[in-house]
Amino acid sequence: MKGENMKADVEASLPAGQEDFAIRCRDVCRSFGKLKVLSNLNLTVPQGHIYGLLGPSGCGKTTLLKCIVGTLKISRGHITVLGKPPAFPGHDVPGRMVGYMPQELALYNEFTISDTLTFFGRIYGLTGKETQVRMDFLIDFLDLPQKNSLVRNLSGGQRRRVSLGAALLQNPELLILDEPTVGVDPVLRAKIWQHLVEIVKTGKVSVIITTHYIEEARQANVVGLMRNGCLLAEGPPDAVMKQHSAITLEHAFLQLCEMSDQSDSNQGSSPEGKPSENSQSFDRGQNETLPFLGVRPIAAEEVPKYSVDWKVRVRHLLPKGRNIAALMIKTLVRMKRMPGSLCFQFLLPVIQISLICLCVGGDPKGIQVAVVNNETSPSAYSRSLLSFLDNSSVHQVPLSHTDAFKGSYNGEYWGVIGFGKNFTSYLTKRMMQRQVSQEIVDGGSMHVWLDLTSKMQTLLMVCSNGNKLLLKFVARKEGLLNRCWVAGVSSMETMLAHLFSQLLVISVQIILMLLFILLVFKIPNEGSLVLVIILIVLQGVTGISFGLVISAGIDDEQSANQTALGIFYPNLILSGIIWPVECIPYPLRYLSLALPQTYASEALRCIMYRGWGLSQMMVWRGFTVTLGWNIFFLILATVILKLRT
Ligand SMILES: Nc1ncnc2c1ncn2[C@@H]1O[C@H](COP(=O)(O)OP(=O)(O)OP(=O)(O)O)[C@@H](O)[C@H]1O
Repeated sequence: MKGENMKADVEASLPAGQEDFAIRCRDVCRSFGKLKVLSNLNLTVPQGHIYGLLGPSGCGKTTLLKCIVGTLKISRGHITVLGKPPAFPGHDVPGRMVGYMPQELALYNEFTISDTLTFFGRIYGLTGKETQVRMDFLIDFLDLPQKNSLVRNLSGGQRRRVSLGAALLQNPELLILDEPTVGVDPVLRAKIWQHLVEIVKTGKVSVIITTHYIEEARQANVVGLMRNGCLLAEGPPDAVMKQHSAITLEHAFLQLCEMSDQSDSNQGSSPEGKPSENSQSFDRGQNETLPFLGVRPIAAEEVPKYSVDWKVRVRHLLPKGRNIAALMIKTLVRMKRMPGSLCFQFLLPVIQISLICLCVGGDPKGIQVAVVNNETSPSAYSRSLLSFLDNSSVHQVPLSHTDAFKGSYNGEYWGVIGFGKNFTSYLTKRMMQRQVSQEIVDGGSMHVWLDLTSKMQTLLMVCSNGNKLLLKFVARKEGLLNRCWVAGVSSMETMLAHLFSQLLVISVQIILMLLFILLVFKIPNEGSLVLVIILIVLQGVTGISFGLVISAGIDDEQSANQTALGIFYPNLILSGIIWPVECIPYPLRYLSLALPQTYASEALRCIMYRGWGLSQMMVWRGFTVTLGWNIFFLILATVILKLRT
């Protein structure tokens, strides 16, 4: 009911005449840096038609399709898709009105065919039964293997057909297919075209399709011939061929390219901001017996103005529970399909914490120390003192003064302990007399020389436990992200779904980690366990949201990993987890205090060792700073994702 209202809102504001066109592009420009990929492109896909978009590799077809579905923003011009600009509030493009098959596969390899179609069915809001009916039809129609076959085990052609199936699933009003017939055998290719011809017959479905097989586009109602980011011609295939007295579309296209080259060399390239003069276009509403008309720039007043109700705008901004649930189920299914990786993910913090508890912070064992004892008497005090040293920690090696220092210098001994030959009598004098000479003080002292080249480090173990959950990030799989976006998933929903599913994972990690810390290694906790858990979960969220920022900003997985690691280690050192913040030089100390984990580590120490609660400033400050960082990272990741789509 709500959906119908929303649709009514959109339809009510459709400008007159717009419903005749499924897609209308006017003076569309798009550049990547200095590379101008689309330049003043005009294209019209009539409602209920198949539009074959043809052109050489690199001419900008995929870029144009991405602009049409709204995953790429245009630099200039105007696009209308099913009556509204793409991504207009309340419009179902992107959404269930459009079925998009991108050029890259954009499928989850760990999914079965059934999982894939069910996932998209959930996003499109289909019921389980509707999805099942469509799935059975598509598996039969596209000649797919059994529905429980894993995508990663399918052949290239089969995967493309699954991808096509996902685009056809919800019977969309507009199909945008980027080379759907690559790697498909001629029989199936003919079947796909036959299906497209059938679905447009109702007049309610429109299709735009790119293909490298120019001749197959003769089955389209309209073809557009594209080159260097411009449309050279647009019209019914027969008319295009007739116009150029060509027997094939390919010949017609070749002639158009030659004409375009000649015109370019005669006139130079078209001035920026003006359409190419040799571009020809078919425009319904004009005389259809004359398919080729010079494209005239659309007058400013003809660009429709769109308005939207504030309620529709708010509904458009609010994340949909259905999409978040679909994405979370997707993540859980993928985890289930990778049990080894899931176990490793659960156990990694436990392994790390166990290693820290076992290897760091304990008493040293088996340290070789040279002992130079110049007293020989068995009853000497020096002997009694040495007998008190823990032999499992310090292994005493009796040596002469020269050998002891030589060994220490060579790195054989951690230090030298020395007693003078009158140690016992001088020590007795120091105890009996009120005032003694410096010589007696020196002679009655135990001398220790340490090799300070290997300092022992004391880890603030408990604090580091909470920070093992740092980086959980998703690699930004461009194609999949775009595909989900075209299906109607917003950046915010992607964020929230990732956050929630990762929270499930870190909950298991935290439970395992706390069991180990408290029960196996018996680290004391004087404070509230609930506060400890909340703080560790919040720290986990910091890691996840920071990971989201990285994955939103960096496309390739390796660079994202390197950046995350590059930031992780300086953060570990500067946050007072390994060594107290008080030892950090001043300028760096300010940086340390600004990091998300410094105050949180301190708060965790105060709760666990001092038993403090939220009334203490050092505790609530840790919580507040962590929450602040979480909100900041989540907003930043959403903004980056929004800007990049
Ligand atoms: N994200 C990007 N950043 C920079 N350049 C890009 C980007 N995407 C596309 N291009 C460039 O834009 C041009 C057009 O690319 P596009 O993928 O649209 O071509 P195409 O006509 O679809 O080619 P093909 O038929 O081979 O798929 C190419 O020169 C390509 O290098």
